[in-house]
Amino acid sequence: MTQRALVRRPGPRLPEGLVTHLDRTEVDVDLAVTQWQSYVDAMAAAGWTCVEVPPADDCPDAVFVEDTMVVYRDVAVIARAGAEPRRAEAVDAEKAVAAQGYRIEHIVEPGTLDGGDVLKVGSTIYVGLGGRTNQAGVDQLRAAFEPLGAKVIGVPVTKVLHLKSAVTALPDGTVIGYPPLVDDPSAFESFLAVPEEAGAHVVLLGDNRLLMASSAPATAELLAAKGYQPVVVDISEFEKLEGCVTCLSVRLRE
Ligand SMILES: NC(=O)NCCC[C@H](N)C(=O)O
Repeated sequence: MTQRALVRRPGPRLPEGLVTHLDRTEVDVDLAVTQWQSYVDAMAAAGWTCVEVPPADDCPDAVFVEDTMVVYRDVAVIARAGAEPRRAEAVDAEKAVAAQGYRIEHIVEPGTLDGGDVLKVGSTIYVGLGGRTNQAGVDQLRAAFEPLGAKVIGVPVTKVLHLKSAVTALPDGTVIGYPPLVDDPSAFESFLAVPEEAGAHVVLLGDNRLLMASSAPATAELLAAKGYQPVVVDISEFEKLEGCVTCLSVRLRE
């Protein structure tokens, strides 16, 4: 099956994106566009067909398209962003994923959920609670996905923006994280500590390839020593807005 991913080009208002745990620093939009293109090129080189959601130039954070939805099997749950200014992003993201053949469900009031809070490890779906996602959001996600065979588990997130700012998972299901930023490593069946904050973020490209940020060189080395192939991209301008490699795409098929 073709591997497809949704991406969304950054717009001119990117420097106004939200910051929660970081101090605001200046974002270079031209450099961000170049970095975004390199990210898309790296995915394409790994065999992914990147489908662009139309840009949302009035939404500074729209490039972080992962937050607009969660896909599992043939269902896309459209998120209701925990940050009110980001809610408009979901409109065209929904159209784009519906056009890819997904059945659509929605997180509705009083639920809030950001896709960045959702980590899928096989049929286990961890959802970070505490920042952008609330209990009603978790319950609604559970109602959408458990009939499809998933197990949805809420886990605490207090030290970073999203669950996937703290942890992601390797192809064998091992959850990786930078311990100072992980609320409860024991929430996961198997946990591996990595030496850098950005080292906690990997996008699985297939065939042991891991898309990673260049800000985590020691972790790339550690994972290479374990037999993985890091594919490294510089996403500095997105990191200034608390973005990481995961948040710049939605992978539709594994
Ligand atoms: N999934 C993600 O890691 N998304 C990053 C979102 C960053 C954006 N500035 C925000 O605060 O919503």
